Amino acid sequence: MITMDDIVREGHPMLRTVTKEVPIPPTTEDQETLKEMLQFLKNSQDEETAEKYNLRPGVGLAAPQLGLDKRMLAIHVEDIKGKLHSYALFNPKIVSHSVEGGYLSSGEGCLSVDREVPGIVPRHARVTVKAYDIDGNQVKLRLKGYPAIVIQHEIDHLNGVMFYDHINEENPFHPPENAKPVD
Ligand SMILES: Cc1nc(NNC(=O)[C@H](CC2CCCC2)CN(O)CO)c(F)c(N2CCN3CCOC[C@@H]3C2)n1
Ligand code: NI
Repeated sequence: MITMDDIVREGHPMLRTVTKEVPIPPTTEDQETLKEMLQFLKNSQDEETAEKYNLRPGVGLAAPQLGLDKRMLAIHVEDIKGKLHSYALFNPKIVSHSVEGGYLSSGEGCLSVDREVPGIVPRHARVTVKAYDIDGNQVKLRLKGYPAIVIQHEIDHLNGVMFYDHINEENPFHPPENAKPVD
């Protein structure tokens, strides 16, 4: 199982790498890894398991955080209506997005960053993502709110971008013009 020991931290070169697409149809090995990434998120959100294995809670995870140069990610998060968004994706790509911006009012953190970095992280309010699912089928996801923010944070990792790269240095808490909090 994946634990915190498997997650690379700031300074590891993979966190600043534009990662490679994985072959489709996916190899059994890549399918296995992606399943383990989703399982980590579920474990991290289960109080008992998280306590037992000392897992920091997570709603998203990207393969470079495991030191893998692969465009793979998993998200497991409820939206504001309580709908569960649980996806394990290969080669995700944002194909369109809203002009309107969105952000988490409490800012963001990262399992690869062992410190608080305060500030608003401006993102798109809505995104349309094309990707391949665990079986190698093409999927198209239209996300808004919480899940939209999470998947943007994960796709950033596939491009070597960290959440704090987006924070306004002069005024970290200055919400961008056309953006509103998603939570
Ligand atoms: C927002 C949030 N971020 C948590 N952690 N950070 C992460 O997931 C990082 C990715 C997120 C940071 C901001 C956007 C994406 C991991 N990252 O670095 C991957 O690249 C949480 F854990 C969390 N929740 C709310 C839902 N709750 C349900 C019950 O279980 C606990 C869980 C806690 N919400
Ligand atoms: Ni992260």
